[in-house]
Amino acid sequence: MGIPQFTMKQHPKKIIVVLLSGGFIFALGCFILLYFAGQKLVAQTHSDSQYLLSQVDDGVEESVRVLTKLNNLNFTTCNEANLLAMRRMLFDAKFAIDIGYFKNNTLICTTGAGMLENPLPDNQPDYIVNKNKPSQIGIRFESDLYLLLFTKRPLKVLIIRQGNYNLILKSEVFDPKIIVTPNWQVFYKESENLFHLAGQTGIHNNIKSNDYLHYETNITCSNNNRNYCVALYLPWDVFFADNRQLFIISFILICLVSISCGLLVDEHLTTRRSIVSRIRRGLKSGNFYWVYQPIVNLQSGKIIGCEVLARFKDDYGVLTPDQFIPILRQINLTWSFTKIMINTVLNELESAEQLPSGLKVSLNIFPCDVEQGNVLSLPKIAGLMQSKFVICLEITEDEYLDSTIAHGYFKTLIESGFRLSLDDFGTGYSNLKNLHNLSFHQLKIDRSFVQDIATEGLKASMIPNIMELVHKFGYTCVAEGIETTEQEVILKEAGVHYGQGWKYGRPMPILEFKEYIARSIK
Ligand SMILES: Nc1nc2c(ncn2[C@@H]2O[C@@H]3COP(=O)(O)O[C@H]4[C@@H](O)[C@H](n5cnc6c(=O)[nH]c(N)nc65)O[C@@H]4COP(=O)(O)O[C@H]3[C@H]2O)c(=O)[nH]1
Repeated sequence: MGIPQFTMKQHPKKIIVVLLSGGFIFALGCFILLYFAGQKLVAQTHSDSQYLLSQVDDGVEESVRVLTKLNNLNFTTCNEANLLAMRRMLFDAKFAIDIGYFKNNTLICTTGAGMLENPLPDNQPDYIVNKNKPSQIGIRFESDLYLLLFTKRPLKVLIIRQGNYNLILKSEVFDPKIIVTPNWQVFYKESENLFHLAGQTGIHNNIKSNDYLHYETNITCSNNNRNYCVALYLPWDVFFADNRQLFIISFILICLVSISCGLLVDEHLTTRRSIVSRIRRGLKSGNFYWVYQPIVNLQSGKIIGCEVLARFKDDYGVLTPDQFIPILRQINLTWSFTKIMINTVLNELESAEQLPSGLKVSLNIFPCDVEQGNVLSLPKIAGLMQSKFVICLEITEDEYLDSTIAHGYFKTLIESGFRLSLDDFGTGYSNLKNLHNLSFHQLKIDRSFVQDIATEGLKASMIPNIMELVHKFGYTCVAEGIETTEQEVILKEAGVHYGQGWKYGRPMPILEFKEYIARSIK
């Protein structure tokens, strides 16, 4: 038998849970992406500033080396030998573009222009001089120096002076194309004073006045000479543009992971809510409970017993026996279910002292548990054997019942004091064979026969024949599903002993059933 298709009302919380979990993963993914992007941005600014500082260090180191060497040659004037020495040094240099020679603080020759016709005085005090090492070098930024060689082209340069020589560094030499940061400034720092050397002016000040986001900026000074520093600003959008593909791929992955997570949660919730898993869980978490429907003597109208019927309710709603009974069979949990039923029902009935002894309590038993011999453990349940009630086992007609094995089991059950009732008579298999082979005490006429009475249908017309069989085999007979007085009268006339149905009471919880009994005993 297939699992019945059960269309449960869509749980409104489910869509919210799915959206929230997908949204949470998306937010988490974006947060992680932003975190790592931020880390990468910080690392990029750091590596850019380290690169710039290494350039600055190399430039300063080259300048000191060149100027020291030239000064050590001790030329006292600019002659061919001095110019040759200067040009050789320039040839070897990486950063320097021109070297000049001073006599009495007046520039008299340069590598580019040779001997000057009009010597130029230089203002030594303009240079920034490291107070701790005054003899070393002085340095100065010229925003638009017209080099004597290229008078029409002003250059942004650094002029570095030591002794009788100066050296010109084009500030663009620090501007390598391999760094990502477009906005950087190299400066010389002495106490609180900053002297711009290269790059964009004002970057340092903007950073200090918090014009930029913290992780977009970096200020670092050289390890070799703490006075030379770099300030740089790498804006988000530039960084993003540089890593666009990486970001887009990461973002798509985050979206995919979020959607997958939402789908997984959806799948998980659907499975949780599927009937099978609800039933499995329900057995463990006590979502099954049992109700009691009165059975009355049709002649006297007195209650003689009850049928115990299972109910199911969990957070997702109610399942009817028509839904859970076939599934319990399908997943082979019938016996576990029956054991829980017996435990629960015994506890409930034992706590109800006012119930009269001898009350017939009908318990539904699965035919497959008969076939598998599980019912043989019933006589070992002390609560059942010592009960003050008459325990009647209702077994639905089924193909399993038609077997010699079942016959043996039934014999044992009867010898142990159980009453046996053939349930739903008229709806199952090989009715007459079962009646003949298996020793039942009672026969229960299915409610479809009773409901047929109003329309005088074929089934209703068969009731007298059923009663003939009942009398022949010496059974008692219960008719189930009695709703009207008309049905009751006809069944009574047909000789049916007992009746069960809404006319006498719907299946009810134990407390209600106790009150029902108390009322009917009065
Ligand atoms: N229309 C109508 N219906 C009435 C009337 N009086 C009683 N009924 C319903 O008829 C069914 C009688 O139970 P059943 O024939 O043993 O048939 C039961 C029984 O075969 C099975 N079942 C229920 N509980 C258990 C259980 O604990 N164990 C086992 N093995 N089967 C159970 O599920 C079947 C259906 O149970 P329920 O849905 O509870 O349906 C019950 C009951 O609620 C009435 O006047 N009119």
